[in-house]
Amino acid sequence: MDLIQNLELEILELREMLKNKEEDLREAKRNKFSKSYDNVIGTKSNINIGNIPKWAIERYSRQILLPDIGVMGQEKLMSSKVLIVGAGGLGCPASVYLAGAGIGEIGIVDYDTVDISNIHRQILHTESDWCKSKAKSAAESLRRINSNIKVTPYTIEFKPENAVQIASNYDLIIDCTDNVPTRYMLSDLSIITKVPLISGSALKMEGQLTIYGYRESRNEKSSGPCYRCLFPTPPPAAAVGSCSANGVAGPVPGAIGSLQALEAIKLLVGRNRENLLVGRMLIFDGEDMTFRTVKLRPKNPKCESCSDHATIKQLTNYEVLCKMQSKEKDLDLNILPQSHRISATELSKSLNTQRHLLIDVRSEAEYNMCHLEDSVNYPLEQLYGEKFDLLVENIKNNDNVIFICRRGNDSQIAADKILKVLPDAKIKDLSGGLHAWAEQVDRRFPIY
Ligand SMILES: Nc1ncnc2c1ncn2[C@@H]1O[C@H](COP(=O)(O)OP(=O)(O)OP(=O)(O)O)[C@@H](O)[C@H]1O
Repeated sequence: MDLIQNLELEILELREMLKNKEEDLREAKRNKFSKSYDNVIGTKSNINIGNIPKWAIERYSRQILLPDIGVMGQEKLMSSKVLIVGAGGLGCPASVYLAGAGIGEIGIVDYDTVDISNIHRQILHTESDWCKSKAKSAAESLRRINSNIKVTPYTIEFKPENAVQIASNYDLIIDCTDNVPTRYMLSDLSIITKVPLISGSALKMEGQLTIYGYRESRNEKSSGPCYRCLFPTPPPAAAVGSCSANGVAGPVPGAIGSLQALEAIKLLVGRNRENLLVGRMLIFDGEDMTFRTVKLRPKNPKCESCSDHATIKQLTNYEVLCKMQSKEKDLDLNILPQSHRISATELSKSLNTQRHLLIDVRSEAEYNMCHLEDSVNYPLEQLYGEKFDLLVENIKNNDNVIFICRRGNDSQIAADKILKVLPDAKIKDLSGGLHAWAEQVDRRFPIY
C-alpha cells in the first residue's frame, strides 16, 4: 500500500516538474520573440528579410504563404490604417482578425459602455469589462492579441462634427454600427473623403455586407452604388429593427464581422474590383445556412452624394434626415393622454385591491422570458389580425384593462387602437413599461 502511495506521490511531483519546465520553455520562446522584435524596431538592421522583418515573417507566415497576400501584401497590411466604427457585434470580430493580420494602425470608435447583454456576441469584452467604455475595452483586448500594432480608441460618438477629421487619417472605414443615420453619414463620408467603406449588418439570424466608395485609385470616380443610390430616402424609424428589440444570434454578427475583415484584407492588399463585394451584396441566412450574392442596382445617375450632379459636399444632420427623435423621446412616445396612463407604483397598489385584465403586448418569446403574474399575452401584431374583434369583446366586459410592454411605447399604440373603437373603455397603459416596473416596484424583475 505504502509503495503505491509513494509511487503516486512521485508521479505528482514529476507532473509538477514537467509543468514548470513547459512554462520555462514558453517564457524562453516569448523572450526570444520579443528580443528579436526589439532588435528590429526603429532600425534597418541586417536581420530584415526582404522588406519585412524576421519577426513579422514568423508571426504572419500562414497568411504570407497565400499567393494573394505574399510578402508585398503583408507589407501593405502593416502600413495600413483602418478605422472601425462600432465596437459591438460586428466591430469585435472584424477588429480581432484585422489585429491578428497585423494591420499597422486600428482606430476603434464607440461612445457606449459594455452591457452584460452584449457579451454573448461582442467577443472582445468580458464580464470584467461590464460598464467600461467599449472602445477602451476593445483596444485593450486588441493590444493583447497583437502588441506590434497601434490601436487608438475613440470614446466618442462618430458624428458630422468629428467624422471627416478622424476618417481622413485612415485608408479604410468599416461600418459596424447599428443605426440608419450613421449609415447615411458613413456613406457620404466615404464619398467626401475618398476613403472606401465596408458596410455590414446583422439581425436575428441574418446578415449582409458590401463595399461602398471603392475607387481604383484616388483620382478615379467611385465604382458601384453608394448607400444613398440604393436608399435615396430613409425608411421610417419604426421600420428599422434593432438587436435589442428583435434579438440576434451571437455567431451571425460573428460571421459577418469576420467577412468584413476578410474583405478589408483583400482590399488593402490590392485585389481586383471583380474579387471584391463592389456593386454586389453578400447575404447570409443562418436559419437555412445559405450564402448568396446579389447584384446591386447600378449607381443612381442623379445621386445627391456620388453622381456627377452631387450636391452633398459636406456632412449634414443625419438625425433630421432620418426624422429621428432624440433618444430620450424615443423611450416615451406620449401618444395617450395622462388619464389613460398609470405608473408602475400606482399599478402595484391597485393590483392589491382590484381585479385587472393585464394585457402584455410583447412578442411570445419576450413574454416567455418574464411577465407579470396573471397577465395574458397578446402580441401587438395580433391587433392587426383576425383576433382583434375577440379582444375588443373581452375588453368591453372589463373595468380595469392595463396594456403592458417593455418600455411603454407599444402598449400605448395598442391602447390607442382599442380606444379608437371603444372610446369609453376603461383602458390604461403601464407608463414606462416593464422597465419602470423593475425600477420602481420589483427589482427582481429582469431588465433586458
Ligand atoms: N455614431 C456612432 N458613433 C459611435 N459608435 C456608434 C455609433 N453608432 C453606433 N455605434 C456603436 O455601434 C455598436 C453597434 O453594436 P451592436 O449592433 O452589437 O449593438 P449594441 O448597441 O451594442 O447592442 P444592443 O442593440 O443589443 O443594445 C454599438 O456599440 C454602438 O454604440
